[in-house]
Amino acid sequence: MSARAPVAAGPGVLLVLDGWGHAPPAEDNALSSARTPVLDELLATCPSTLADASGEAVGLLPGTVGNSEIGHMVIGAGRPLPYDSLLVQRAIDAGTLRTDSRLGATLGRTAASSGALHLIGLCSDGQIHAHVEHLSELLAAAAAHRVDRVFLHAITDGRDVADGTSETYLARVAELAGQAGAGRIATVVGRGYAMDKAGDLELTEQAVALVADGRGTRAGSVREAVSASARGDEWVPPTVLAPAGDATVRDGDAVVWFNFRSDRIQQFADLLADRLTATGRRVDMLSLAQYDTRTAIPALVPRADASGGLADELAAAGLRSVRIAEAEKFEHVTYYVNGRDDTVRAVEEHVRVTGDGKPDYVARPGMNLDRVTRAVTDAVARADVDLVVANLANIDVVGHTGNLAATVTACEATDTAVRDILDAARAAGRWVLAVGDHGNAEKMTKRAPDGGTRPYGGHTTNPVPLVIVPAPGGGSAPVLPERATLADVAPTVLHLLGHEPGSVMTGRSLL
Ligand SMILES: O=C(O)[C@@H](CO)OP(=O)(O)O
Ligand SMILES: [Mn+2]
Ligand SMILES: [Mn+2]
Repeated sequence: MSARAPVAAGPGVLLVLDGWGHAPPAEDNALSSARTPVLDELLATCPSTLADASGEAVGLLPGTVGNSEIGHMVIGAGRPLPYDSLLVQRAIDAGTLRTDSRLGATLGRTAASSGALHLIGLCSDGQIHAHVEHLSELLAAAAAHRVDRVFLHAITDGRDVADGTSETYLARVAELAGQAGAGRIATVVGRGYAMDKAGDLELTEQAVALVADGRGTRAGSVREAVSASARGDEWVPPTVLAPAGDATVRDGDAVVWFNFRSDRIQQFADLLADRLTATGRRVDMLSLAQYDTRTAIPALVPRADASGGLADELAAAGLRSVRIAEAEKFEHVTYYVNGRDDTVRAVEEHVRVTGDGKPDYVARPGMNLDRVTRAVTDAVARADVDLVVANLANIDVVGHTGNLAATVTACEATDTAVRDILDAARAAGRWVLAVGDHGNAEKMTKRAPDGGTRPYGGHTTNPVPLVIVPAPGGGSAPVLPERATLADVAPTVLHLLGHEPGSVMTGRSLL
């Protein structure tokens, strides 16, 4: 058994500051540009370290930016987990994706009935939701099975990659199709429509009508389609590329979704399946990785087992936790921290903080932080709650707008919220462990494929701060190791609660 530092075990707070990355002060660093006296003082006076939150340390391909799903999963699991993008890449490297028997059967059936294959997904190399290069395997498989009509329904990004780059990525899609000898871009739509996660079904319906029935603006070229957006790549209006001909989905066709991440594509997948069923079109559907859709879609690459993490350990020990976040990050502190498991354990309470009206993150960088903070301080004050797990979304969500001034305001609002939470924790005799889940706001520009520097709202590969505020009277402050990873969070939290790490956790307690 490892030698453990004696800590005064007791109740605490695990606070995830979403998108809180570390980078040297710079003009394009929203965190260093913001006035954050509380976070500054915490980092100067409390035990802290930097935790790796990207690449291999969490279960991603080397050099890949972290994201909220893998970040929260690893925080909960106490070990790196091979993420869906890594598993897809392994299948590609092993040659098993293009030869997958289920894919083969679907393509064989489609070819035999002279049906079309529709490939739908995000076209960029942001590697959070999808990777455009994965298409080459699917296109090669389609060509090998002699599926003559292969239609690409391209979703443009501008969020995980610099805005204004979608034409470059769509040129790459066309190149991949040319190399494979199969496929042409039939429709184009921005991720704002096709990957809505706020439950705005009207947006998703427009993407469904585009793909299923060819309803949208008509354009003669990708450039014409993309330049019709007044709000960047994310909001390219649903557009039919006329040169591709009739690409509507017909009875007997097949659809393969090539996003590997589920959360933002599942609403589209569900609504498209509904529309096809309602109109009597039988269509085989497959997805690259497993989706959390209402109706199950067979996945070409299965997901990793993420069980045995913090939630299971808390349940086994009978420790009560309250999970709090606003809508954007609610499933991260519940479903993902719990290892992609939607069971609400008997000792768990889930609080989803809702707001008024449609979110406008630039106009309201405070989002619903006041309500989140109130929910957190209420839970912190409860004597029956052992652990409060909360996510403060602003730094990441506002960071995604790429708007530096709004993101600075989001950082300042978060700083004030942390102050209130620390005050409440102190009054309740709790420790607080604050950590980022991946970088974002510490780097608000990026070099684009054309060599220029553009505003950038996406994630980074930077490490994240991890700081422990000991409970009042909890003895001398520990010194943390110089470097940590997100896998160390759950073992450290369990240690602070007076428990051993779980048997499947390879992360270590930092104390
Ligand atoms: O908003 C999202 O879908 C991604 C970025 O594309 O961010 P996060 O991983 O923080 O959810
Ligand atoms: Mn996040
Ligand atoms: Mn994000």
